[in-house]
Order: sequence, then structure tokens, then C-alpha cells
Amino acid sequence: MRVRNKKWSLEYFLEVRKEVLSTWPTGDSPLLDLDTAVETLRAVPEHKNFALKLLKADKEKRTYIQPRAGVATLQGHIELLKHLEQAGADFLPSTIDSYTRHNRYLEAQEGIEISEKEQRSFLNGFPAVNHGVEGCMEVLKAVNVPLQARHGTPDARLLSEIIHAAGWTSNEGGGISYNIPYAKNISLADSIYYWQYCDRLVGYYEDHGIHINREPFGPLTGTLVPPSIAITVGIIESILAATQGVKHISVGYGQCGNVVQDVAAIQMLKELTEYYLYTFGHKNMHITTVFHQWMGGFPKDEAEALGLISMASTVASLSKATKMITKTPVESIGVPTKEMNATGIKASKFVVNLLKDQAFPDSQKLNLEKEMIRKEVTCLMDKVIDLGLGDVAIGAIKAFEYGVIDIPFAPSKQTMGLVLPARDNEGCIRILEFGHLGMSEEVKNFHKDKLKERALKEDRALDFQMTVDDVYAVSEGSLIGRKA
Ligand SMILES: CCC[C@H]1O[C@@H](n2cnc3c(N)ncnc32)[C@H](O)[C@@H]1O
Repeated sequence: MRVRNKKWSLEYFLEVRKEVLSTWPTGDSPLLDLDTAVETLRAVPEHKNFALKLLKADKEKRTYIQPRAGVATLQGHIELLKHLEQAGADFLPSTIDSYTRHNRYLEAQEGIEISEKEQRSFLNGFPAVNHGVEGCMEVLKAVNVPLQARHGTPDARLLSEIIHAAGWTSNEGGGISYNIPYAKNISLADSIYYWQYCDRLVGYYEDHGIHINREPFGPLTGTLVPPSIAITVGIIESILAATQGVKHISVGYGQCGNVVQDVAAIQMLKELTEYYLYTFGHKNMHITTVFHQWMGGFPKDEAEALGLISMASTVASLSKATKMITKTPVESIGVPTKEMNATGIKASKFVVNLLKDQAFPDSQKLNLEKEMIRKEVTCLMDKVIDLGLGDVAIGAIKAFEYGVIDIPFAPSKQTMGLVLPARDNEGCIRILEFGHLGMSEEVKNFHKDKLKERALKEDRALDFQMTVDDVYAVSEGSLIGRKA
């Protein structure tokens, strides 16, 4: 598949759409007629439009709260979301199940049936394609806040059609961020192509005056991902989305743990995304940020997990992230009950409310981390632009092929997996092994020096054991996996 970072013509989009809607019976609904879908979306009240509520949050300089949540049956899912709204969620998800994420709608259907029969969820999320536009409309009608589809779907074309036609005004994902961390061996050319379709659909709605939010999945593998790599992927996906007509983008970031580095990352995420969008000719874009509470291993103990959730809420709020994705006290166990999910929301909201009038102060350390992120992102983006001769779709595909961009701990064969992160003496994520990562010698030396400081202090070798120790550290109650 040859992809380019070029806006799809409406004719081409409508041609492909016929095939997309034919892939499952629920794609045949009259509610998917585009004029009808535009009217459905136009009828969504402002307080239930994701993009507009994010603008409000941005203006108030407050961090709004959103959980993850999804179960198999329509009634169960509605009951769940109403409970979480009651608990204080400012935005609601529907976390989509794994079968749907891999377009295995037959198994999803079986999952719904057994869940109905046994009265408990046999799926790890909400199978929106099987429930169809009508079912997704019922979910939106049952709640009073905006709804977003959260998933991990390389080919989300039919899923995106159905949730938007139902009035859901946000969709998470992207051609890189919903491929590399989620699939074994799907080509980036394919997944970028699929997500160009999803973004072109949003572009169609924007052309008809409907504002829809798109959110690249910031955390990626959620395991010690160096901030500059995560930010670069978010920028690439934002450019690809904007080319297709997307105007409202929330770029995401997974908490790494050192407070200064995390605040620096959130601030640079917005600044650099806006900068690169502007240089690629996309003016009047609405860019907001999303802070994901710790995405790595969680402590088993519920009180300790709540401590981690509260610490993450502190950092998110002080960083002035527009939105924060919450975790629950049973993160280490699995899909939470509605009660446990509500606990995570309440603890998070309580902290954010206490801190809403404060911001993290400027400092030399903060500025150093911001400048390092700027330098690193500039290195990577320069390589992507060069490799693609200005086309970031082509450039991204080549960058991954050559390992110039590389995401640690990914299941996908489409990334080299040579990059190894480890924490420095203050817990900042640094790069131990660069592989073919497109960084300058200056950047490489900075990371090496920082890691040497820690190795010296712990009298240990600069090796893979550092990485392993850091992967487990947080779940065992410390940020840095210090040598015993
Ligand atoms: C980014 C995906 C990983 C995170 O997504 C949570 N997650 C997955 N599926 C559900 C679900 N059905 N309900 C509530 N949370 C869910 C996991 O716990 C983890 O934190």
C-alpha cells in the first residue's frame, strides 16, 4: 500500500466507504447515510460535544477527568457509564473490546450472547460495531457528558463510522499509536491508510460544521517510553489528521514518574504539536493535552494503587494538562468493577480540585528538560521530514523501517525494538541503548552522562539490568529500580 500525506478526495473517500460499510451487517443502517449522520451530530447538545467541552476546559485551565470503561451488553454498559458520570467523570469513554479491535465481530457477537445469558461481561470492552449506531445512540442518550471511543484498533474504519453516526464526538487512536503497541505485524502503510480514512470522515463532518475531537494514543507501550519518542509520534499523527481536515486534536502522554520531566513533557507536547502543525500549514487548530496516569505495572495493594493515582493527579493538575485519564485501585488485577472505577475517579477529581488554582513553577531544571525534549523531537522530526522528502506519512514509514524512530517493548515487528530506556538518578527516563534512533551525538552524550551518574551512585554497570529493575520498580513501591 502506498500512502501519502495528502487529503483524500471526497470521491475516493466515498468509494472506499462503500466497502467499509459492507464489512458487517450493522454497517447497513440508514443512520449511516452521511446527511442523516450530520443531522444526528448537529443535534448533539454543546455540553455533550467532546471538542467543545475540551475548549471549555482549556479556557478554564483546569484538568478534566475521564476513566476507561466498557462491558459487553448495552444495558450493562449504560449502567456502568451512568455510575461513572455520577462519580464525577467530566468525559466518558467506551473502551472497545479486543475482538472488535481486530475486526472479529463474530466472536464479539458470541461474547454479547453469553454475557446476556450469564449476566456478566465476557468481553473486556463494549462491542460498538455489533451494537450498531442505534445501540451507540442509546448509550449517548443515557449520559449527560461527551462520549469517546477508546480502543486499540489498527483498522477502525467501521467502528469510527458507527460511533460518529451515533453522535459520539471523539475517537482515540492513530495509524502508528494504534498499531505498534497493539498489533503483531500489521504494516504501518496499512494502518496509516486506515486512519487517514477515519480522519477524512472527521474532515467531512468538520466541512459540515460538526466539531469532532481526535486523540492520538500518547502512552504507546506505556513502559518507560522516552517522552520525546511519544511526543514525536503524537506530532506525526496530528499532522496526518490535520491533512484530512481534523481541527480538534488532543495529544496524549503517559506519566513517566519524574515530576519535572512529566510537566516538561506536557508543556512541550502542546508547544511542539502546535509548532509543527503550523509549519505544515495548518492554522487555527485546537490543540489540547491528555495526561495518562501511570501506564506501567501497578502495586497490588489497593491503598498503594490509590496513592499512585493521587500522585499522578497531582502532576497532571500542576502540568495544566487539559484532560487526565484515570486508573483504578485494581489496575494490577484487571477490568475494574464500576465501584472500583468510580473510586479512581473520585480520588483523582478530589486532588485536581484542590490544585486547580496552582501551576508547576518555572525552574532551571524544568527548562533544561523542556530544551532536551525540544532538541530530541527536532532530531526525530528532521529525520522523518528528510526520509519522506517532506511527506511525513512516507517519512514515518521509513523512519520505523530503519529504526530511526523506535518504540521500546512493542509487540509489533514493525518497530526495531533496539531502544532501551532506563531511569537516571532522579528518575527521569533516559536512553541506555539508542539502536538506530535518529538522535544527535549531543543528545546521546547527555543521556549517557545522566545514566552514568546513577550507575556510579549505585556502583552498578550501565546495562540491561537497570532497565529490568526500572520496569518493576513502581509496582514494588519505588520509582527507580535501585540496585539492592
Ligand atoms: C490503554 C489500555 C490499558 C488500560 O485500559 C484499562 N482497561 C482496558 N479495558 C478496560 C475496561 N473494559 N474497563 C476499564 N478499564 C479498562 C486497563 O486497566 C489499563 O489501565
